[in-house]
Amino acid sequence: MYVNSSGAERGTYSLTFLGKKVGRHHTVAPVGKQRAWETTDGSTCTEGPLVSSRPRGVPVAAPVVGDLPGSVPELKDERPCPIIPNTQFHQCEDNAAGASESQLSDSSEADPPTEAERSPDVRMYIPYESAELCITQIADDMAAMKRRHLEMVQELEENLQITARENQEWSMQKIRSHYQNKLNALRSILDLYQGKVEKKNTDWEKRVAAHAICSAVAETRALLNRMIEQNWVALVEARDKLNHLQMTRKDSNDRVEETTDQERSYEYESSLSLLQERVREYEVSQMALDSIKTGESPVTNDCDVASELEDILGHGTIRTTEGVKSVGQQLLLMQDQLKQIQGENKKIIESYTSERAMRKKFYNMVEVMKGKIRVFCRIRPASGTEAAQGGAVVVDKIDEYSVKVETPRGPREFQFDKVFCADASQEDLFHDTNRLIQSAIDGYNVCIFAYGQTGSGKTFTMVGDKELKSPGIMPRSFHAIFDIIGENSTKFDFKVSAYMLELYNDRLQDLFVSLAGEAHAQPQSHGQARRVEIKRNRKGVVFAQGAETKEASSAQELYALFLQASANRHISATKMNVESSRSHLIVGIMVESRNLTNGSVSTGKLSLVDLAGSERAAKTGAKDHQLKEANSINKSLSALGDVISALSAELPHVPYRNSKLTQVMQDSLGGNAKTLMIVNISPSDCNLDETLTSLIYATRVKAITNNAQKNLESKEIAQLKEVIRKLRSGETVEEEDV
Ligand SMILES: Nc1ncnc2c1ncn2[C@@H]1O[C@H](COP(=O)(O)OP(=O)(O)OP(=O)(O)O)[C@@H](O)[C@H]1O
Repeated sequence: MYVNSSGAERGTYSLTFLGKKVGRHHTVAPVGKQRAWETTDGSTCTEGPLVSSRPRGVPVAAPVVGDLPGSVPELKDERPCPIIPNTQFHQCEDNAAGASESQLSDSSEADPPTEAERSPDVRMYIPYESAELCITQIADDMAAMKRRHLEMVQELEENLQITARENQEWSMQKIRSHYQNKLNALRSILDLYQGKVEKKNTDWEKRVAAHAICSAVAETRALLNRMIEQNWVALVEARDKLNHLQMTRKDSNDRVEETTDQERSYEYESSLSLLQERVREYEVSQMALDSIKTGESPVTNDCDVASELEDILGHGTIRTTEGVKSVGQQLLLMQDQLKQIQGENKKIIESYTSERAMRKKFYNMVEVMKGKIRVFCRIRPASGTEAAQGGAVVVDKIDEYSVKVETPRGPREFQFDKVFCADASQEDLFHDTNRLIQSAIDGYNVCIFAYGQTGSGKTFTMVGDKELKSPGIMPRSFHAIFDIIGENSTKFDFKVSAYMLELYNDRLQDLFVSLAGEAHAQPQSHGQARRVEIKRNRKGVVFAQGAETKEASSAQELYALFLQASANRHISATKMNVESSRSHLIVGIMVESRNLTNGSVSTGKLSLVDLAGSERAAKTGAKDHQLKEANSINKSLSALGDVISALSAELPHVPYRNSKLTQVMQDSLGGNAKTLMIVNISPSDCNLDETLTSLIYATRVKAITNNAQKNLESKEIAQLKEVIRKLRSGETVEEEDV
């Protein structure tokens, strides 16, 4: 062994390996003399003379320190000992070996070091056997250290688990109390709103009563008009009769009847006065009614008429025109009030509707805080075929949160976190989805999936149209991820990777594995390239074992990977959809972010799932292998339905294992993910049954509670995990790693 003696010519040195002291070295220093050093087992080794002093004829390994404790190994040959890497001498600070050192230093003092010995590149020889002994010793020590290391790692791993559990419980408690507080705050807001709405309702009732009065006024007005009309008709009739009677009398006078019938004359006079009286009555009534209607004072010179009018209209109405005016004015006032009340009613209805929407919004917020799955409903426009068939539109959006379906048994209303009607754009939909992308980057497990019958618009929602004019949630998410990453690049270090799978005929297929040449092969031939299995990690997060994961450093790269994978997807034309998905598409995007300030690492996963649609063979016209595909799709969706039913009914057993689809979705339904379901429906009556089924399932999904947790590790935990990973894979672990 040769070592560099620069800077340490004399004194005691310790021999260290990986920071552990394995021996102690006593410098003898002078040229031609030997140096001695102790190994950890107490034996002493001697060194040969300096290389540079060899020409001076000093024997290479003649032991001169025979009185040192332990046996001094003899030098058998003069070969230089092998180099021990990482072995250094350090000046020892303790003086425990003072005695032997002073013995040796005597001779050194007598014989000062030569120039060559002082030179920094002087090399020293250690006898081969001593070195061999040391190496064995070091090797043993290393083995012991490695054992200890492994024990430590195991201990650390256990501690890590305990700490993680404690951390989890602690943070769970914290999160729970945080959310409890938020929940309480929201509840009080809700109560406040409830109070407001009740107050408004009371007001509303009062207004309705006022409205009833006004309606009565309106009715009275109509009645008055009718009365005027009837009175006028009666007046005209009475006048006609009077005229007729007077004419008849005139005629008989003209004929100069010889005999005057006293009786007839009397009869005539009484009829005449009766008719005249009636006409007068009608005329007075007409004046009274007109004055009520117009609010104008009736003008008459006839005292009798005036007194009659007074009787009808009230005392003083004739003499003080104010009185009559007041009747008309009151009427006009009431009309104004009616208008005002009608305006207020409109406003109240508007504010009631907006408060109702607000209440639903808060309710949804509380539900999301409780961990309930969010559900959006999207109504697609009527398709060309549906329009050609002349089918009626039976689905309508009532407000932002409600959808109404006309069924033969009457209308049915469904409530969701948001309802998008046919004219809602892809941007509108994504706008409400964006927050979930941020959550995935923050370290949450997020799942967005589209559900609905075949041809209802799931692929349009998730992927977009073929011409890329209206990109869907997937391409928009890719951009959103990298936009958020770009905004935070000074604070975090990000790594994005993705896997893309399809579940075809209950077989998981890695879409990154090219199926070129197999595109038209029979279904059985698919999936042979690589076996992909669904597993769950300790936190319950689902991952695809065996699936290829590719890294992407930009949205464009991620989209290119997506296009590459999509080319391998199973799609074919059916009667219901020219490009019907024959498989469930599962895109998993993992985002690892390392906080540059505190070193903590979070790992989020965004799962984007475009399910195949349920279909009826009679409607889609599926035959042969398409029929097999349809059966497989329906079977997996039925298993999904069973899981949804079990979870919403809070049954103790949830049949996740019944299908690969439910295994893939396990963490998204009743698991630890933040989940958003988009239920796609057709507006047409020809799909009424399927629409109702989809909406009923979606309502059940709304009742499922998830327990979303952030996948965050402190710097220390992340480092220890890295050490464990290195040790497991046989990589060397540096001292500073631990
Ligand atoms: N909101 C929408 N606006 C315009 N067109 C739409 C909308 N939703 C769906 N479509 C159109 O309707 C047709 C069927 O949609 P899509 O392929 O997305 O249905 P799907 O539910 O994925 O069907 P499948 O389950 O058979 O794959 C497509 O031509 C699509 O472009």
